[in-house]
Amino acid sequence: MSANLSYLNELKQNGDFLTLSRNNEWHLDASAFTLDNGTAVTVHDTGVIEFQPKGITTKDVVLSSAIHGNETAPIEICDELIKRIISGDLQLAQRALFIFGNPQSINIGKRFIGENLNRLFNGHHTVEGVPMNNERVRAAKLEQYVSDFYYRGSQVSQRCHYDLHTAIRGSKNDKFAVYPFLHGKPWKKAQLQFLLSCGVNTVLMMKSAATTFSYYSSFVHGADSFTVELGQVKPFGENDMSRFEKTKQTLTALISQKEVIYKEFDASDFELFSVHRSINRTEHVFSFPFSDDAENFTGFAKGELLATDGQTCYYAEVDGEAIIFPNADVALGQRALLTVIPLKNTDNII
Ligand SMILES: O=C(O)CCC(=O)N[C@@H](CCC(=O)O)C(=O)O
Ligand SMILES: [Zn+2]
Repeated sequence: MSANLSYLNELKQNGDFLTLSRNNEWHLDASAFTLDNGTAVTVHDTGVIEFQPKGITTKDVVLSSAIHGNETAPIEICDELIKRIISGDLQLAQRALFIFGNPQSINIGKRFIGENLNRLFNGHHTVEGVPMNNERVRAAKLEQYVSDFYYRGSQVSQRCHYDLHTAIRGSKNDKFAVYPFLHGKPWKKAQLQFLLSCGVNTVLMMKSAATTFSYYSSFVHGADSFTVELGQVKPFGENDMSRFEKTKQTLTALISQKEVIYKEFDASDFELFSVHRSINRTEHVFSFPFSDDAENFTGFAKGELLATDGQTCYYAEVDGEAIIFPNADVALGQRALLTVIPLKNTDNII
């Protein structure tokens, strides 16, 4: 029996694509089958599964998780959705591509194996003189799967990509999203309404290009794309899944309904921030003056110390400059801290 058939029967029975992916950390032979309700299922690779319902669709939805392997809540959400689709319990109305980014890092419960996958997109996986590794190869393949998925869709379909994460630290605003830099294009109310329905009322507007998965699909494919942070990192079994009910319901509606009506846009429902700056670690000696339990969105008074990178001290430039994703352990040259300030000009939201 071919490798394909040996896993297909079990997958059809139990819908457990997560375990299948974890058991095949970097590669799984492609295969396809059709559900009784007519939905075509294509396994492209380990962690990459596509669902194409019968009939006309209007949205091409990419839902990724485990770009960082220890961020388990989004993995559990996607695992449940995939199982419900394969069992026939959830009938899709839209094309959907699910991605578990880094199955081996799920298995060891770590953010990554050799290199942070979310710093390798938008071509950064392949750099002359830099040796390839598993994450670099995987980033290149994931870009290709997303490209193929969008190109095979109708050219008038709406493309979206929600890259689901959890933050290392606790956050004053428990759930928040990063809106990738749009190069001057307007931010969309409809997307903010969708996020609010997911339980995400806080959005950070990036103002420069990035190497993240969400920036890649936004920039290269014109997708409505976000990194979505769903609370704090926890090991499997320790997530309070009731905190993700709104997210699950909203994602379910997104892929199973022809059209979803969200609450009317009201700016006062949101806390919108502009990314003020990104501070990279450039020296071995790098530290923060605050403790490991200082939460994301903690604000600092103008002049207070934010970070020390070798001989360079970074001080808050404006009152209320708030810290996001502080991480002194990043590789040299990588982002160790983002800071944000409230977004003042909301004219560019249509
Ligand atoms: O909590 C942290 O320090 C990191 C959580 C995380 O993985 N965040 C993403 C954000 C990506 C983006 O900026 O869009 C990351 O750092 O890759
Ligand atoms: Zn993450």
